[in-house]
Amino acid sequence: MTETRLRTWTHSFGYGLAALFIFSLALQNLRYGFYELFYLALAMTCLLLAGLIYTFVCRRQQLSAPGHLLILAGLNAGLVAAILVLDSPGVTHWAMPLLILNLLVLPLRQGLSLSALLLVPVIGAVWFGNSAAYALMTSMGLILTLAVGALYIWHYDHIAQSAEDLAITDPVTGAHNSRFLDETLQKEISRAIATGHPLSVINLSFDYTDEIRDLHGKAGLQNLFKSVTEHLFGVIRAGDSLYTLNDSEFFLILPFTPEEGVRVIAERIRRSIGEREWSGIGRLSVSLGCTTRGNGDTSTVSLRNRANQAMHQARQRGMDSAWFSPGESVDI
Ligand SMILES: Nc1nc2c(ncn2[C@@H]2O[C@H](COP(=O)(O)OP(=O)(O)OP(=O)(O)O)[C@@H](O)[C@H]2O)c(=O)[nH]1
Repeated sequence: MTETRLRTWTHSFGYGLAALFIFSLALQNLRYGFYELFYLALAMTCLLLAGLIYTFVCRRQQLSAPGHLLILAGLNAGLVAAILVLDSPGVTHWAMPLLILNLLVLPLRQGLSLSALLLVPVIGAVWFGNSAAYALMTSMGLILTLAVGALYIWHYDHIAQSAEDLAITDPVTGAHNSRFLDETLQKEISRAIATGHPLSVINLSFDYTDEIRDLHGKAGLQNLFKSVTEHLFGVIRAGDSLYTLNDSEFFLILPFTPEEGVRVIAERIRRSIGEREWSGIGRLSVSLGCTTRGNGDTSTVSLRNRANQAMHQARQRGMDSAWFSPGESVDI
């Protein structure tokens, strides 16, 4: 299930459950003749149902739907106004489902801020005109509800972030994996089309990979791969990104880099790798295939294929070299 769908379900569930709870309070108050509280609960139920409908209407932009903040701010403000005006101590308990809903629906900081704004007047009202024991118990209950809810949401956000990092990062090297490459490359192509800036890519491969694996084993090759990744992170500039394709191949995306630039950086990478003594391995040479986006290149496939073919060209021409293949240009 995607993050957007998961949020659509949890938001709907939260709004729906809170609407049921507040509506049952409305019916109870109607039964006992507390008409002001009945109307308050009815208005809150309507706002909660509006939240439910809004969730479904914005189900494709759930992560950035701004209307939730307005709806929840309205609910919180309504409750605070009622607590201040109605002088009914039982209303303070209605804050509990709102605290949970704020945290469930809004981003953590927004949810916490709104909940704090709700808690201050609610706790103030509880201490005003009630016994200290009752006020203490209610205040602690509300604070505990907020703290546990916030802790749980923080924990969830943390796990979700770690899972996302794991999904796009190569566990051996810490570089991005190929799954993330197409996504980023497509974004960079769109950006280059929109801004007119040059975009270049490099496909880098170790020479003599089979011999290295035979001599030093899979572990030796993995260690070398990890060291080369660290080395590459030190050579490329901020804004460039590095991806691992398999245990001996890398892909680099170089935004704002023209043909002359990619030739310079490819040569710099080739030389810096070739000149170094690699621990446990000795000398290493690499072949690099480079290309720059032409105005006919609108998809990731053409750029990736061309860089790969250029890398094979470099290999065929004796390895330890870089080969540049020009981009596809069409008359506009
Ligand atoms: N994307 C990218 N391009 C590079 C990098 N290093 C050099 N280049 C390209 O090569 C060109 C010449 O680079 P240099 O020889 O370092 O000259 P420079 O004048 O110091 O380059 P700047 O970094 O632009 O100041 C740059 O303008 C870039 O287009 C790099 O790490 N990443």
